Amino acid sequence: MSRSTGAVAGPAATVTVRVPAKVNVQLGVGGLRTDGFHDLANVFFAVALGDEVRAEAGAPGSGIVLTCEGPDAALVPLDATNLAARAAQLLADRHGLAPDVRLHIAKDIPVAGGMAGGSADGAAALVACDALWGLGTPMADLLALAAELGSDVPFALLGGVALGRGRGELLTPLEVSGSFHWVFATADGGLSTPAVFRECDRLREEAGTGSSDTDVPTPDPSAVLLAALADGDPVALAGALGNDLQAAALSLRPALAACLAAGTEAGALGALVSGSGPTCAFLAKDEQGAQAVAAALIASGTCRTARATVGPVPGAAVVDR
Ligand SMILES: C[C@@](CO)(OP(=O)(O)O)[C@H](O)COP(=O)(O)OP(=O)(O)OC[C@H]1O[C@@H](n2ccc(N)nc2=O)[C@H](O)[C@@H]1O
Ligand SMILES: Nc1ncnc2c1ncn2[C@@H]1O[C@H](COP(=O)(O)OP(=O)(O)O)[C@@H](O)[C@H]1O
Repeated sequence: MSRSTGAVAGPAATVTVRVPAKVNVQLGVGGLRTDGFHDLANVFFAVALGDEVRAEAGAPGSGIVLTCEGPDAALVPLDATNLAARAAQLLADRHGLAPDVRLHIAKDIPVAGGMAGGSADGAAALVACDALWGLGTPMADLLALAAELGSDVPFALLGGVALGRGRGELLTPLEVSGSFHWVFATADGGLSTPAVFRECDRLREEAGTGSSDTDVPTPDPSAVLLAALADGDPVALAGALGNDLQAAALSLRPALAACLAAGTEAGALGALVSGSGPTCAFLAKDEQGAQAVAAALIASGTCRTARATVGPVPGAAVVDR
């Protein structure tokens, strides 16, 4: 892969990067591997709802200083565990640099919502620091660093629509025609990704199918779903949406069923839990349909809020420097 990240030669004083959230239009989950991960057939879809990460040069010796604004800012850790801080540290370490940088996250992606907001900020920080420090790191190297940070981070660099194999980090871009209109209904309180994978394993054990990677076949992408994306056909895509973590998310958060039902009753073509949840995603016929579903969901009282958006959109990219 040789796509540039938008970085130009020479360091900059301030760099702002925009990065998308994702919905998984298919999330096929294989068995539990011995390393604690699950093999996936993960069809990522980047949407216009996103965060911005601004990187500014810090004084020598100041280290990584993190700030965050937005409705969920209080839920975002501002220490070294933040994925944006981890990304800056990783990139600096690889280049033998001191990570003296102020990172400001303008957060619009729901926290712990199954939309990969932390991963998005990690990807954005990689691109922002790369430009700030004038490194010009090739995309292939950024993708490898991203995979060290987390399974969802490489996709936030790539954007568009892509199939993630392995634990989700091995990406193949997918062909898509036109745009698809989505509604995202956020919930009060997040769900922990490891807890949802554990619940998926528990439900499989309870059903008697076994949960290890020797019991569960490695999932494959749905041919119908790939054709619907390539054809730009929202009705066909709605019929092919699938999430193997949905039963686990619903088991941990039964109230999500009412939200899914409310969006479907309001005319959504399809409804599913986004990734590990608890955000619910609804596919609409067009922009007007998405606005109507969002309004009905808000009126239903089954979610914290609901927002219409569109995709696919590109991955993390410099918007200002
Ligand atoms: C479920 C998905 C679907 O895209 O996204 P979210 O809903 O969290 O946004 C991802 O697989 C989340 O990826 P990400 O959030 O990057 O997870 P990681 O940091 O790599 O892993 C956190 C933990 O999740 C579990 N995990 C993650 C990925 C995977 N393929 N199998 C797993 O079992 C493991 O318990 C792991 O320790
Ligand atoms: N930049 C960040 N933004 C949000 N959460 C972060 C960030 N960095 C680390 N985290 C941690 O990651 C957890 C998962 O958050 P997030 O990535 O938003 O959700 P999900 O994994 O469901 O997509 C949060 O609860 C938080 O503790």
